[in-house]
Amino acid sequence: MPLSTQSHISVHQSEANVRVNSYSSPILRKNPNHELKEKMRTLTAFYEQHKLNQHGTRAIGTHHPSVDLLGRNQSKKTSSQEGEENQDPALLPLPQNRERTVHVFIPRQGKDNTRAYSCPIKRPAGPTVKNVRKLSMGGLEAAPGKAEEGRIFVFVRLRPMSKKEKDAGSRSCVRIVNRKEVYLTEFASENDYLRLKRVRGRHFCFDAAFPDSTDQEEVYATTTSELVERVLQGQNGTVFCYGATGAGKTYTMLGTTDNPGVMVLAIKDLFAKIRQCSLDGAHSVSLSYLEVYNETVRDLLSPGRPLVLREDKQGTVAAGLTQYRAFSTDEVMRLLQQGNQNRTTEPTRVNETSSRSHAILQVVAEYKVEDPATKSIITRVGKLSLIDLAGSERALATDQRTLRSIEGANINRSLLALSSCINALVEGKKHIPYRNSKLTQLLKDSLGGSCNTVMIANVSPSSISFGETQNTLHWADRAKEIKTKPSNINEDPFKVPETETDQSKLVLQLQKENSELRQQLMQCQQKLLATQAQSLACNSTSTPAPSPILSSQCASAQKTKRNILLSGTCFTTPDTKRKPLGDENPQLVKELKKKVKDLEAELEKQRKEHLMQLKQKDEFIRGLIAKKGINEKCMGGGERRVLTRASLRKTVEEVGELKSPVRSHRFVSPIQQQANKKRSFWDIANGNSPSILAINGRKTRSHVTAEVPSAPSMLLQDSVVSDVETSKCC
Ligand SMILES: Nc1ncnc2c1ncn2[C@@H]1O[C@H](COP(=O)(O)OP(=O)(O)OP(=O)(O)O)[C@@H](O)[C@H]1O
Repeated sequence: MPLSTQSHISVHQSEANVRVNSYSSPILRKNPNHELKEKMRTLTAFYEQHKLNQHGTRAIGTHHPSVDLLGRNQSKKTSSQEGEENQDPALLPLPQNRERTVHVFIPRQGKDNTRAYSCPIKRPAGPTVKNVRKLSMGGLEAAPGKAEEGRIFVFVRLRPMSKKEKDAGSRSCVRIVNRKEVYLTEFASENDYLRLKRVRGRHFCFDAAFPDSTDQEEVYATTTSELVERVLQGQNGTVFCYGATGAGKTYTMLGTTDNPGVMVLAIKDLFAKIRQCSLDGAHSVSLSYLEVYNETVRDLLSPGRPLVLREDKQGTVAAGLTQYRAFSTDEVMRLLQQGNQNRTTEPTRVNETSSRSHAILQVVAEYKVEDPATKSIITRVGKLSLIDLAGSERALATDQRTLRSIEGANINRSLLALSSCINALVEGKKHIPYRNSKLTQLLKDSLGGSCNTVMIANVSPSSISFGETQNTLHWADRAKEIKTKPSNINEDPFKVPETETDQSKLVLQLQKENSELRQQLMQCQQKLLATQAQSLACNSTSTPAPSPILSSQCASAQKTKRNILLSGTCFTTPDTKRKPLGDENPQLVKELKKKVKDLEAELEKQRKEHLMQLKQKDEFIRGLIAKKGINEKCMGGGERRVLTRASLRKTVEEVGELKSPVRSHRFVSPIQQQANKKRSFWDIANGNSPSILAINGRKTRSHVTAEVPSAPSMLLQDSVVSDVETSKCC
């Protein structure tokens, strides 16, 4: 029911009129301020008259209350008397247990057509609550039992003027008429002669507005009792207080021991009602209490580390938040008290006990009930969120000290994020910037989800706080236009069949479902194992070969990891977070690098030795060829012979046998020695190469090197190349 009830009043005086009146009375001539005030009163009365003529069908409210505030009705009336005088017929006592619908005609700005809004009014059940009007949460035109698009219900509560404000000479700038309409007047400073001619005011209309005399029970009964009933029907509900610092949010939500607030009254009511509703008293009430302080979420019932917000099917949840099961109202009260002690409050210049955080109390009610239509047992689950927001404030209004200003900045940031979300929701934007702050993340469900939401805007009457009050009323007015999704009923429609055959069928079906789910779970676990094994393998290949000392450590670590993986309970094991080995042991890395270098040097040495060996072989072959004229023999045969190692060996053997004293004890060919002995790398490295072995114990390296010809190597010859290649391959 978005009502465009906002009107802007700005009256400019007629200069001619002022002149005529200002000099008519000698008293006025003495006091120019008084004279101006008189003029303003006349003009305001004129304006009101004009407005009445324009709208014609105005049913309620006969004049702009700012006129009264300026002193036209000087009679000293208490606010309660005012309330009664301006009382809406809807608020008149009703006969017990009767419901009445009152049609209220509210003119729409700039439009001739008037529209009747029917508002069902119930007489409150409780004896303590008097003169209370209840609103239907499902939208005023919602048909019973039919889920319809809802909206946020917005209420305004005015607190009494504090002694401090009175002492400071502040005047009341807010006036509530008919428990619905709020008139806000801006007073120009008496010394501000330029603006003295102007009277400015704004008019708002809300679902209900509470004057400063309203007691806690009435506020609860009007704003939240219906919501508790909705929660017991299996829906979700949220109540949040919004307003400037010191406007009375905490008083409304928590209250005092003598005057308990909405939180306490709602829990009492919930316990009383759930006992009546639940089948055989089978119910459970659990609660959690958290605060958002400086953009961190903290558990108020078991303080510790900051909590992380996660999105799941149920909406945004704080992971690890303690849920306490409460069995009685007293227990809840105790928990609430405990939570409040942990809540961050600090004195500021405006409020002695200013809440520096947003506090969220969530109560989940679950109970079993028999469905009257089907006679089956159903479980209903409803969630009620009660939120006391931190106050919006000006930096100067609080403190300039660092911590306070940081807190203030964070509070303002989250409230700004809240207003951005309200704006986006009202404008029907696709993207709602919930993620801009923790508060809006937590309120996501309440603002844009399927939830029954109530906003209580708290305002101060003081003219000193005019800016803050105007701001609060502006956002409250905007919030009225937010459309919420139809509320889901969180009902477990599980029905137990009556006949035995049906029951066994159901058991079979459930067993099948169960095994399918188990299979799915196994597959998921296998996939997870495979991925983790892959990542493990990658890690192990990227790390250098472990030292024997470390290998045992790694083995044990891997074993642990495997155990964790097999258990399938942990996705991020401590091992996955472990640093690479190098980070842990830089000494080991150094050692390993040195080893690698040494090995590379060794390899290079070996390569050189092999090259030398090849050269020696070349030399030897060359010598043989020269001596025995193998070349002529090969070429002279008319066919190109391919020399193989075997053929060469044979030739060498033949040569040795025939011509050279190879077999004699005087001289042993180094090549034969080499052939007989399988040389190791170390033989070469230590200078045990046959090529450098001295005959009769003398070193002949100089001899060998001196004999190395400068001519192209024999390996370049076709016949020898293949041989060498074969030997290389070998
Ligand atoms: N309706 C009321 N009747 C009587 N006293 C009230 C009422 N509302 C507020 N107060 C008093 O006004 C003072 C400030 O109220 P409260 O602490 O609730 O403000 P607040 O909006 O929660 O401020 P903050 O945002 O700084 O926490 C308190 O001393 C409180 O007792």
